[in-house]
Amino acid sequence: MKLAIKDLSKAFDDQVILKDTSYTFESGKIYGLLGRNGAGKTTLFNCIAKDMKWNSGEILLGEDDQSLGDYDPLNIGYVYATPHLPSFMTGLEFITYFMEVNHGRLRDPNISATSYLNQVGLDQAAQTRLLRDYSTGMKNKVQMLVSLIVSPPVLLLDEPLTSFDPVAAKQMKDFIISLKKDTIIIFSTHILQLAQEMCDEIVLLHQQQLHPVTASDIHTANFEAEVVEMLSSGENTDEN
Ligand SMILES: Nc1ncnc2c1ncn2[C@@H]1O[C@H](COP(=O)(O)OP(=O)(O)OP(=O)(O)O)[C@@H](O)[C@H]1O
Repeated sequence: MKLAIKDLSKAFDDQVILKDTSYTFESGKIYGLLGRNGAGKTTLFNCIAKDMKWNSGEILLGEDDQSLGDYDPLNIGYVYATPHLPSFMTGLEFITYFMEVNHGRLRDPNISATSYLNQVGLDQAAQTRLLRDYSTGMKNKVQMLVSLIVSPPVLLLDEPLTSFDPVAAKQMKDFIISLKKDTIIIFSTHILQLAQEMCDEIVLLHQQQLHPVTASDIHTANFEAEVVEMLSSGENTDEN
Protein backbone atom coordinates (compact mmCIF):
# COMPACT_ATOMS: atom_id res chain seq x y z
CA MET A 1 0.00 0.00 0.00
CA LYS A 2 1.29 3.48 -0.88
CA LEU A 3 0.16 6.99 -0.07
CA ALA A 4 1.68 9.47 -2.49
CA ILE A 5 1.73 13.20 -1.95
CA LYS A 6 2.55 14.93 -5.21
CA ASP A 7 3.41 18.61 -5.55
CA LEU A 8 1.00 19.49 -2.77
CA SER A 9 0.38 23.13 -1.97
CA LYS A 10 -1.82 24.52 0.75
CA ALA A 11 -2.25 28.10 1.94
CA PHE A 12 -4.57 29.88 4.31
CA ASP A 13 -5.12 33.18 2.49
CA ASP A 14 -1.57 34.46 2.01
CA GLN A 15 -0.02 32.15 4.63
CA VAL A 16 1.66 29.34 2.69
CA ILE A 17 1.79 26.10 4.70
CA LEU A 18 2.84 23.57 2.03
CA LYS A 19 4.49 24.49 -1.25
CA ASP A 20 4.79 21.95 -4.09
CA THR A 21 5.91 19.25 -1.69
CA SER A 22 6.01 15.53 -2.45
CA TYR A 23 6.50 12.39 -0.39
CA THR A 24 5.56 8.72 -0.67
CA PHE A 25 4.58 6.76 2.42
CA GLU A 26 4.42 2.94 2.38
CA SER A 27 2.88 0.26 4.55
CA GLY A 28 5.31 -1.73 6.65
CA LYS A 29 6.85 1.40 8.10
CA ILE A 30 5.96 3.77 10.89
CA TYR A 31 6.63 7.38 9.93
CA GLY A 32 7.24 10.12 12.46
CA LEU A 33 6.25 13.60 11.30
CA LEU A 34 8.25 16.25 13.11
CA GLY A 35 8.11 20.01 12.77
CA ARG A 36 7.99 23.26 14.64
CA ASN A 37 4.78 24.51 16.22
CA GLY A 38 2.62 25.83 13.40
CA ALA A 39 4.68 24.15 10.65
CA GLY A 40 1.56 22.49 9.23
CA LYS A 41 1.51 18.90 10.51
CA THR A 42 -2.17 18.95 11.44
CA THR A 43 -2.97 20.77 8.20
CA LEU A 44 -1.25 18.01 6.22
CA PHE A 45 -3.23 15.38 8.13
CA ASN A 46 -6.46 17.29 7.49
CA CYS A 47 -5.69 17.29 3.76
CA ILE A 48 -4.87 13.55 3.71
CA ALA A 49 -8.10 12.83 5.61
CA LYS A 50 -9.93 15.11 3.13
CA ASP A 51 -11.24 17.17 6.03
CA MET A 52 -9.70 20.17 4.27
CA LYS A 53 -9.25 21.22 0.63
CA TRP A 54 -5.80 21.97 -0.73
CA ASN A 55 -4.81 24.44 -3.43
CA SER A 56 -2.92 22.27 -5.90
CA GLY A 57 -1.22 18.92 -6.25
CA GLU A 58 -2.51 15.42 -5.56
CA ILE A 59 -2.82 12.93 -2.76
CA LEU A 60 -3.17 9.38 -4.06
CA LEU A 61 -3.59 5.95 -2.49
CA GLY A 62 -3.04 2.53 -4.01
CA GLU A 63 -1.59 -0.94 -3.64
CA ASP A 64 1.41 0.05 -5.77
CA ASP A 65 2.63 2.77 -8.14
CA GLN A 66 0.37 1.51 -10.95
CA SER A 67 -2.83 1.55 -8.91
CA LEU A 68 -2.33 4.95 -7.23
CA GLY A 69 -5.51 6.99 -7.49
CA ASP A 70 -8.15 8.96 -5.66
CA TYR A 71 -9.57 7.36 -2.51
CA ASP A 72 -12.53 7.34 -0.17
CA PRO A 73 -11.74 9.20 3.08
CA LEU A 74 -13.04 6.09 4.90
CA ASN A 75 -9.60 4.64 4.10
CA ILE A 76 -8.02 7.14 6.44
CA GLY A 77 -8.13 6.54 10.18
CA TYR A 78 -7.46 9.82 11.93
CA VAL A 79 -6.82 10.14 15.64
CA TYR A 80 -7.09 13.84 16.40
CA ALA A 81 -4.90 15.55 18.99
CA THR A 82 -8.11 16.88 20.56
CA PRO A 83 -10.75 14.17 20.72
CA HIS A 84 -14.12 14.75 19.04
CA LEU A 85 -16.61 12.49 20.80
CA PRO A 86 -20.34 12.72 21.53
CA SER A 87 -20.44 13.89 25.13
CA PHE A 88 -23.98 12.58 25.75
CA MET A 89 -23.05 8.91 25.17
CA THR A 90 -21.24 6.51 27.47
CA GLY A 91 -18.00 4.94 26.25
CA LEU A 92 -19.76 1.61 25.79
CA GLU A 93 -22.72 3.13 23.95
CA PHE A 94 -20.42 4.99 21.60
CA ILE A 95 -18.17 2.04 20.74
CA THR A 96 -21.23 -0.24 20.34
CA TYR A 97 -22.86 2.32 18.03
CA PHE A 98 -19.62 2.80 16.08
CA MET A 99 -19.26 -0.97 15.57
CA GLU A 100 -22.87 -1.25 14.38
CA VAL A 101 -22.49 1.58 11.88
CA ASN A 102 -19.19 0.17 10.59
CA HIS A 103 -20.29 -3.44 10.65
CA GLY A 104 -18.79 -4.34 7.26
CA ARG A 105 -15.39 -2.81 8.03
CA LEU A 106 -14.52 -4.36 11.39
CA ARG A 107 -11.02 -5.78 11.82
CA ASP A 108 -12.43 -8.64 13.89
CA PRO A 109 -16.24 -8.88 14.20
CA ASN A 110 -15.87 -11.42 17.01
CA ILE A 111 -14.41 -8.91 19.45
CA SER A 112 -17.09 -7.14 21.50
CA ALA A 113 -17.24 -3.45 22.38
CA THR A 114 -16.72 -4.34 26.06
CA SER A 115 -13.69 -6.38 25.22
CA TYR A 116 -12.14 -3.57 23.15
CA LEU A 117 -12.72 -1.09 25.97
CA ASN A 118 -11.23 -3.50 28.51
CA GLN A 119 -8.18 -3.93 26.26
CA VAL A 120 -7.38 -0.22 26.56
CA GLY A 121 -7.88 -0.24 30.32
CA LEU A 122 -11.38 1.25 30.51
CA ASP A 123 -13.13 -0.87 33.12
CA GLN A 124 -16.85 -1.48 33.53
CA ALA A 125 -17.37 1.61 35.67
CA ALA A 126 -15.65 3.80 33.07
CA GLN A 127 -17.52 2.16 30.19
CA THR A 128 -20.89 3.18 31.60
CA ARG A 129 -19.87 6.77 32.35
CA LEU A 130 -20.73 9.61 29.95
CA LEU A 131 -17.90 10.59 27.60
CA ARG A 132 -18.12 14.20 28.77
CA ASP A 133 -16.93 13.00 32.19
CA TYR A 134 -13.88 11.18 30.81
CA SER A 135 -10.36 12.51 31.37
CA THR A 136 -8.41 13.59 28.26
CA GLY A 137 -6.41 10.36 28.32
CA MET A 138 -9.60 8.29 28.53
CA LYS A 139 -11.13 10.20 25.60
CA ASN A 140 -7.98 9.65 23.59
CA LYS A 141 -8.14 5.93 24.28
CA VAL A 142 -11.70 5.80 22.93
CA GLN A 143 -10.66 7.81 19.90
CA MET A 144 -7.71 5.54 19.23
CA LEU A 145 -10.00 2.51 19.53
CA VAL A 146 -12.33 3.87 16.86
CA SER A 147 -9.53 3.79 14.29
CA LEU A 148 -8.15 0.49 15.43
CA ILE A 149 -11.52 -1.30 15.34
CA VAL A 150 -11.98 -0.67 11.62
CA SER A 151 -8.39 -1.21 10.52
CA PRO A 152 -8.05 1.50 7.86
CA PRO A 153 -5.13 1.19 5.39
CA VAL A 154 -3.83 4.60 6.51
CA LEU A 155 -3.63 5.65 10.13
CA LEU A 156 -2.84 9.26 11.03
CA LEU A 157 -2.06 9.91 14.67
CA ASP A 158 -1.78 13.54 15.70
CA GLU A 159 0.44 13.67 18.78
CA PRO A 160 -0.67 10.31 20.13
CA LEU A 161 0.29 8.90 23.51
CA THR A 162 1.03 12.25 25.14
CA SER A 163 -2.02 11.97 27.40
CA PHE A 164 -1.59 8.29 28.21
CA ASP A 165 -0.23 6.97 31.48
CA PRO A 166 2.93 4.85 31.13
CA VAL A 167 1.06 1.53 31.11
CA ALA A 168 -1.50 2.69 28.52
CA ALA A 169 1.24 4.30 26.41
CA LYS A 170 3.16 1.02 26.32
CA GLN A 171 -0.01 -0.90 25.32
CA MET A 172 -0.80 1.60 22.57
CA LYS A 173 2.76 1.59 21.29
CA ASP A 174 2.71 -2.21 21.03
CA PHE A 175 -0.69 -2.08 19.35
CA ILE A 176 0.47 0.51 16.80
CA ILE A 177 3.64 -1.47 16.04
CA SER A 178 1.53 -4.63 15.55
CA LEU A 179 -0.47 -2.83 12.82
CA LYS A 180 2.42 -1.64 10.73
CA LYS A 181 2.71 -4.61 8.36
CA ASP A 182 -0.59 -3.79 6.62
CA THR A 183 -1.02 -0.13 7.48
CA ILE A 184 0.62 3.14 6.54
CA ILE A 185 1.12 4.75 9.94
CA ILE A 186 2.11 8.39 10.21
CA PHE A 187 2.26 10.05 13.57
CA SER A 188 3.15 13.58 14.46
CA THR A 189 5.02 14.18 17.65
CA HIS A 190 7.29 16.64 19.39
CA ILE A 191 8.81 13.86 21.50
CA LEU A 192 12.00 12.89 19.72
CA GLN A 193 12.59 9.90 21.97
CA LEU A 194 9.20 8.47 20.98
CA ALA A 195 9.98 9.03 17.32
CA GLN A 196 13.33 7.29 17.69
CA GLU A 197 11.78 4.41 19.56
CA MET A 198 8.88 3.73 17.20
CA CYS A 199 9.66 5.07 13.76
CA ASP A 200 11.28 3.47 10.77
CA GLU A 201 11.46 6.79 8.99
CA ILE A 202 11.31 10.39 10.15
CA VAL A 203 9.84 13.11 7.97
CA LEU A 204 10.51 16.73 8.81
CA LEU A 205 7.95 19.33 7.83
CA HIS A 206 9.97 22.49 7.59
CA GLN A 207 9.66 25.59 5.47
CA GLN A 208 6.64 24.27 3.57
CA GLN A 209 8.43 21.08 2.52
CA LEU A 210 8.58 17.44 3.62
CA HIS A 211 12.17 16.26 4.13
CA PRO A 212 13.24 12.66 4.88
CA VAL A 213 15.70 11.87 7.67
CA THR A 214 17.54 8.73 6.69
CA ALA A 215 16.89 5.65 8.78
CA SER A 216 20.56 5.29 9.70
CA ASP A 217 20.50 8.72 11.36
CA ILE A 218 17.49 8.04 13.60
CA HIS A 219 19.32 5.93 16.14
CA THR A 220 22.54 7.90 16.37
CA ALA A 221 23.56 9.91 19.41
CA ASN A 222 23.44 13.07 17.31
CA PHE A 223 19.85 12.63 16.18
CA GLU A 224 18.36 15.25 18.49
CA ALA A 225 21.04 17.81 17.68
CA GLU A 226 20.61 17.18 13.94
CA VAL A 227 16.83 17.55 14.08
CA VAL A 228 17.10 20.75 16.11
CA GLU A 229 19.62 22.13 13.65
CA MET A 230 17.50 21.25 10.63
CA LEU A 231 14.36 22.72 12.16
CA SER A 232 16.24 25.87 13.15
CA SER A 233 17.53 26.56 9.66
CA GLY A 234 16.09 29.69 8.10
CA GLU A 235 14.87 30.74 11.53
CA ASN A 236 15.00 34.42 10.70
CA THR A 237 12.63 33.98 7.82
CA ASP A 238 10.45 31.50 9.69
CA GLU A 239 7.41 32.98 11.33
CA ASN A 240 7.50 30.59 14.30
N1 LIG B 1 -8.47 26.55 9.47
C1 LIG B 1 -7.43 27.39 9.50
N2 LIG B 1 -7.55 28.67 9.07
C2 LIG B 1 -6.50 29.52 9.06
N3 LIG B 1 -5.27 29.18 9.49
C3 LIG B 1 -5.08 27.94 9.94
C4 LIG B 1 -6.14 26.98 9.97
N4 LIG B 1 -5.65 25.80 10.45
C5 LIG B 1 -4.35 26.03 10.73
N5 LIG B 1 -4.01 27.30 10.42
C6 LIG B 1 -2.66 27.89 10.54
O1 LIG B 1 -1.77 27.08 9.79
C7 LIG B 1 -0.52 26.96 10.46
C8 LIG B 1 -0.21 25.49 10.64
O2 LIG B 1 -1.07 24.98 11.65
P1 LIG B 1 -1.04 23.43 12.07
O3 LIG B 1 -2.04 23.25 13.15
O4 LIG B 1 -1.19 22.61 10.84
O5 LIG B 1 0.44 23.29 12.64
P2 LIG B 1 1.13 22.10 13.45
O6 LIG B 1 2.42 21.81 12.76
O7 LIG B 1 0.18 20.95 13.60
O8 LIG B 1 1.41 22.82 14.83
P3 LIG B 1 1.61 22.26 16.35
O9 LIG B 1 2.90 21.50 16.35
O10 LIG B 1 1.72 23.52 17.13
O11 LIG B 1 0.41 21.44 16.69
C9 LIG B 1 -0.65 27.76 11.76
O12 LIG B 1 -0.10 29.04 11.55
C10 LIG B 1 -2.14 27.84 11.97
O13 LIG B 1 -2.50 29.00 12.67
